[in-house]
Amino acid sequence: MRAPFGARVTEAVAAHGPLCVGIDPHASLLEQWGLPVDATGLERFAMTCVEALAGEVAVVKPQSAFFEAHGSAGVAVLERVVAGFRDTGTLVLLDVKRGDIGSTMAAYAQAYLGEGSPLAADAVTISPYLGFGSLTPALDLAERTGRGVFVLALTSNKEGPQVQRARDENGVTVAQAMVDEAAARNAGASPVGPVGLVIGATVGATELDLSKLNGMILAPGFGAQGAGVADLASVFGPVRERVLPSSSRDILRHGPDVGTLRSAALLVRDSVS
Ligand SMILES: O=C(O)c1cc(=O)[nH]c(=O)n1[C@@H]1O[C@H](COP(=O)(O)O)[C@@H](O)[C@H]1O
Repeated sequence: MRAPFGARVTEAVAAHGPLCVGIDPHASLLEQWGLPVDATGLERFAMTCVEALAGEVAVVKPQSAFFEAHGSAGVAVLERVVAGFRDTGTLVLLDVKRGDIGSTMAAYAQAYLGEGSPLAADAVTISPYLGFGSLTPALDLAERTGRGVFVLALTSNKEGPQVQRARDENGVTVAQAMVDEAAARNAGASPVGPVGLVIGATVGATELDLSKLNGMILAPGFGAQGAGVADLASVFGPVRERVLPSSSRDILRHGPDVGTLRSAALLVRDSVS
């Protein structure tokens, strides 16, 4: 039985620093790496990432969409990526942003968090915008299997505030309500609970009270979307030490050479550690 996700991610960050490297095989990156834009190119790209990053960074975040775009052959590559990082000390956070009614959510949970599922990762991104309670099957299964979830709170895209910064009759933002729900699930866990949040490093003033979260925060938008080291301090302040800055394109553009790609990731890793 694996240790709880909170313990495993804390250990990985202590060993490697907090950087999360996104594995986003855009067609333009495959071309830039001199690879064909098909499932064979995808596999070469993905396995180069495994070779360059396994055991070097705390977390990697394969973006499922870029694998799904190649159909069943692409999903098979994603399975090999998940397997490639297993037992390397680098955790796999599968970026799928799933969210659905509870009964369907239970099936998504089984796919990404269930014991023995080919796509089961260490953690997964999920969307609470069908209501936080709809995520319960995923939260329950993650807890049972020692895995984690990262719930979207304030995303890095410019359209997010329409939903996420909307306020209820008491003036509480939707994002804060998600923070509070996550905090309730994590209460009492040590060193942190299994429910993380996603808050873009680009969002500026969050206006969130994160003091009771007791969980990790994934901060995408680092690198290609413009956020830098200074933003980590200004956006996250006192909870900075719980933040996993996440960068994809800005690191991946250094491939296809394994050594060069690894060095680029380590440079960013050291800049945020
Ligand atoms: O959940 C995410 O990872 C995510 C949330 C968010 O608010 N913004 C965001 O960009 N992401 C993901 O983070 C990655 C960003 O990639 P780069 O902009 O290339 O670093 C993409 O895979 C996005 O889907």
